[in-house]
Amino acid sequence: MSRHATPCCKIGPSILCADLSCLADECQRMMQSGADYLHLDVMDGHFVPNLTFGHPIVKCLRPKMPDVYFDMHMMVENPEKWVESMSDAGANQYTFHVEACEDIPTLCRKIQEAGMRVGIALKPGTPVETILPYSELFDVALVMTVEPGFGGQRFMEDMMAKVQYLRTNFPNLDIEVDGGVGPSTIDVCAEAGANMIVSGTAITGASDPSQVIALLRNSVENAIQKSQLER
Ligand SMILES: O=C(CO)[C@H](O)[C@H](O)COP(=O)(O)O
Ligand SMILES: [Fe+2]
Repeated sequence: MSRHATPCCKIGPSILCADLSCLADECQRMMQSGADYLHLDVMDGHFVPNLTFGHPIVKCLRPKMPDVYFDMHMMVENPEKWVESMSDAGANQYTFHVEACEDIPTLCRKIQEAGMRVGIALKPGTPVETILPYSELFDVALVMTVEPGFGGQRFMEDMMAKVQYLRTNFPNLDIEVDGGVGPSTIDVCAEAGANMIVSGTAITGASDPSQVIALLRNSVENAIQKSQLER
């Protein structure tokens, strides 16, 4: 039986470029602006040339927002190392990079057994075929639309071929896009079939984040409705 339910639109701001000195307030601000979940970028300085934070910060955030869905984007080497700590800290989704993992089935099972949803991420240079053998083992496919490591980069439209391929072959899969997604790039993501939308600077840097979130949601919901009429 498939593990995937009919996908719906979910908007997950990335707080990577927010003011991290008031992280909890920024997270609350995103949720109050209409976000569905938070996308938390973990970088280890090895898998990507940048550093952010790890499970101790997630553990501090969790009691301040008990019901918020935390999607951990693990841009780390040895992703299997942090599964238990992230689960204990209160993470809901553990999205690891396929390029960083030697034994994908074992890691997927470990994440699931730890009570989290399984996300599998692809860097721009990684072919979509890499993840196909594991389609029954993950809940979310994350198609990176920039090279991971930094916020505020330019959206790579040629990644939409991966999204289209996944949507065609897995109509009920949660497909997430991340990197350079905002009002000017959302329509191509939505039309390609992405339903989980990560957006960082376009939301956190906006004077009215709720307006940006509403615009992103509108684009995705319209595309989902259109595709359902065509089925
Ligand atoms: O994973 C990431 C970078 O590696 C971030 O989630 C992403 O870049 C979000 O920020 P922006 O929307 O500004 O690109
Ligand atoms: Fe991310």
